Amino acid sequence: EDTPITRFQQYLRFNTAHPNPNYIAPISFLINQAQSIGLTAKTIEFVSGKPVLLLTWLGSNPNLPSILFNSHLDSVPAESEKWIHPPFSAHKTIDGHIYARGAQDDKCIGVQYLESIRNLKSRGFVPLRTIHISYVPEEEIGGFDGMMEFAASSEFRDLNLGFAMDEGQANPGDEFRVFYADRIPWNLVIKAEGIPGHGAKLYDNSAMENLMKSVELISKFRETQFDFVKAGKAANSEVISVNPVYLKAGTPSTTGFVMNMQPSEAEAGYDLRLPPMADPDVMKKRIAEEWAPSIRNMTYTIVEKGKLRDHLGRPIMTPANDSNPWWSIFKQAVEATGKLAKPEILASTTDSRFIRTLGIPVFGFSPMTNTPILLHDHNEFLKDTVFMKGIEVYESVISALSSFEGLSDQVI
Ligand code: MET
Ligand SMILES: [Zn+2]
Ligand SMILES: [Zn+2]
Repeated sequence: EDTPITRFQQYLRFNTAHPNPNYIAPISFLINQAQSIGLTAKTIEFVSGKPVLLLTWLGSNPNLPSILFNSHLDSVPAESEKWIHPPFSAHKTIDGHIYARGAQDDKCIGVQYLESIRNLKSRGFVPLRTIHISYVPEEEIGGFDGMMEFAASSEFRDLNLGFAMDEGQANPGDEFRVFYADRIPWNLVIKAEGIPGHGAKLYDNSAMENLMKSVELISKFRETQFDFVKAGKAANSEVISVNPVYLKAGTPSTTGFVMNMQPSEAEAGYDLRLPPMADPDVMKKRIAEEWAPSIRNMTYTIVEKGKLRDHLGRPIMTPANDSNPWWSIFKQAVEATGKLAKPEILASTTDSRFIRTLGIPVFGFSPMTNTPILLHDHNEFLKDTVFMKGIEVYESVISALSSFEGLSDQVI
């Protein structure tokens, strides 16, 4: 059997999970698919072993700025034994749930782009603008060897993009969600040093005590942010999130840890996400003065995994209103097939930040309604009917965007 669903399952069966994603096999699968529908394919290795695949459907007026549909090849790891079906089996249940790591994030859109083009071509549709589809590596570990390199390349500049689309997120409700900005991740590591001592001794200024004070302060801050969300004053993606992701301390022994020593060093790692309008300097001041103050023998490092502001100091976001003609076209195209939710900031982070930074408008969109949000979770799945509906949505979106003639007084 060779159907859109079986092709989706085939793509899901490649083990593209970090830390050793297989990029070769899915790329050769995608190239085969592309050739079967008459798209040209080009593989570019900006970083050795980390290929970018670019597919192209030439428009009837290739001088107009083109449009790009992006997705990433890689996936986050999966704890196999905690899944009800193996994460790279793409098992389909009787009621149509297809289980796989990547089913929602984001192999669905990677295949839907192709299936919708297959259908448009079979109906004789001819795009006015050139359409590109990119498949990039390394998104889940920051995109630095993937989209960041691609976006900085002459190959990317030569695409002459007017507009791009990238992944979004599922909705348990019945509206399609669309995202006009991403939150930006900071990796924060705080370290405490202190006086070591006997496990039985009560004293001030141990590393653990110094670290725990900070952990409590950070939890309080997290709570105040979360309270805004719980009170309905802000969306999850509009506040600053800070979540502990690791703790490291103790004196190792052959059986685990030495229990009667208080260690001289302790550290904690946090995933922080800042919405584009957040003030980075205020955050840095809080970290330096409250969360990792030198007066409590603490140090810290912040790794910023993206920019909050453009070169003019404005928060990086794509206008999702009538001032942006791409918005109007996108909105109408989606609404021809279903309901569109109010545009949102994405709580997580995608490669679209590298494209927005160049001043190119990007919307995040993964057409999944009535679907629980399972990205990075166990038992990630997508229902066959939802997947098929997504193809129909992209037919509408791709045909509308690629037919946009532009405004007479502007080159868009
Ligand atoms: C750290 S860059 C983004 C990686 C991934 N998409 C996330 O949101 O966590
Ligand atoms: Zn993703
Ligand atoms: Zn992800």
